[in-house]
Amino acid sequence: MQQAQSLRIYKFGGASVKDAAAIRNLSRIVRAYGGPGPLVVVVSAMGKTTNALEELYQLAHAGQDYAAPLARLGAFHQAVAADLALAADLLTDLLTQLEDRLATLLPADFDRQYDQVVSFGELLATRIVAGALQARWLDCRPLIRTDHTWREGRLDWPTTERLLRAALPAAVLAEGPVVTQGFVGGTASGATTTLGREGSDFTAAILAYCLGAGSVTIWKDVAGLLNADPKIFPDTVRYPEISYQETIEMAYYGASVIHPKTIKPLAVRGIPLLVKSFLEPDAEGTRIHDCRHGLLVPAFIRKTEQCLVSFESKELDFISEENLEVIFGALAQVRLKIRLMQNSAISFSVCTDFSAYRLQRLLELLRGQFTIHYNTGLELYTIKNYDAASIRRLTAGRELLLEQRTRQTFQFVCRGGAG
Ligand SMILES: Nc1ncnc2c1ncn2[C@@H]1O[C@H](COP(=O)(O)OP(=O)(O)O)[C@@H](O)[C@H]1O
Ligand SMILES: N[C@@H](CC(=O)OP(=O)(O)O)C(=O)O
Repeated sequence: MQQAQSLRIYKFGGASVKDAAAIRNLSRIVRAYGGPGPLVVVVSAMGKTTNALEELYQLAHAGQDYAAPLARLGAFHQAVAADLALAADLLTDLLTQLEDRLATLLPADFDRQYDQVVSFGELLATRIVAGALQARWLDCRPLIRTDHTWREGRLDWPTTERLLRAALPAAVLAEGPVVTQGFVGGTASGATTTLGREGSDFTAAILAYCLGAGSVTIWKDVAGLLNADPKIFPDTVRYPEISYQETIEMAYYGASVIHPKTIKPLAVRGIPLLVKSFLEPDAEGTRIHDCRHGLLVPAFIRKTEQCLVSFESKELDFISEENLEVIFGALAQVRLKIRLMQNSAISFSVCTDFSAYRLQRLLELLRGQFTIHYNTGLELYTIKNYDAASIRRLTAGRELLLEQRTRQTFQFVCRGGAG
């Protein structure tokens, strides 16, 4: 029990393992801060490897030539391994498996095969990081048990907890750091699943929850959780500490620094989440935990690639509960996530993440019953803990297509690229 209390989970995302220098920096951080006590290191794919694998997969699935990007991906990982003086054959089996997967794709089952291919980013990265740390490499696919919801596997928590505890008892954790993959899991029949893009933070939370960790630290390229994305908004402010509740809401509205599913398992077991900078590891960062604080400075969140879809009953009937049931059912069926919704007498509008494929399927399902209009290329802005000045600042010069406010949150949809 004492052992479990002191377990730390460290999560390193793509930016912190983007090349050999970044992995050397990771090793320094693990040596300087990762002990004493047991440590599990969760690692994402290197840099933008997941995007590269998605592109590679699309080419292969469409029957197009993918030899050059596959060779580039293999050469990049081999070069990093060589730079770190790791064994020449460290990645051979994984690269051969990836090649075989791509060569044997079937025309059907796009999402299932996506998971089998795209998961190689994390497998390759963890082999390299485990080599650099001289740590134990753990394949988490037989342990993080999900259902068959490809690309967004839903967790079987009791089984995952049982499997993880059996695979990583205190005696094994006491032998030294364990390195494992973020973002991936597996079904009972042994197929690989993924947990949704940017899902490695969630993996860190799963491990912490199941193994009873004392803390999770996610190492990022920012000073901590800020009131906005510094790549988009100037003059950001760091929150030294913030509650689980506030963080869950920020992540839900689209603050991409933390995957939205990360917080709940940690909150349930009271495990603090530390957001720290791998560029300034000594700096304080942000502590997300069960705390009370006064009103926070307004947080600004932007979600791009949004789509506004409006449904009108063909007979100019009022939008009824029966109509809404049909619309919600279809949205769930095509897996379009609702970000904002509004209804008027004869029309109902939703703002969702844009996907040409999913939108097309929605239109096919509903256009018999509704007249449907949609706008793409939109942005959804959210201000949490807003005041008049923050609303003025964000809305100035923008044409708002839809707006909504509650006591704490102001949201609007506008055309993209307005600056
Ligand atoms: N509120 C916020 N606070 C800090 N960073 C944010 C925030 N919202 C968005 N970001 C962005 O999140 C990035 C870090 O997250 P991400 O790129 O997913 O990291 P990783 O790939 O290492 O997990 C930052 O570089 C920053 O641009
Ligand atoms: N590699 C996956 C999972 C992930 O979480 O990555 P990162 O930690 O770099 O956001 C992705 O890009 O979606």
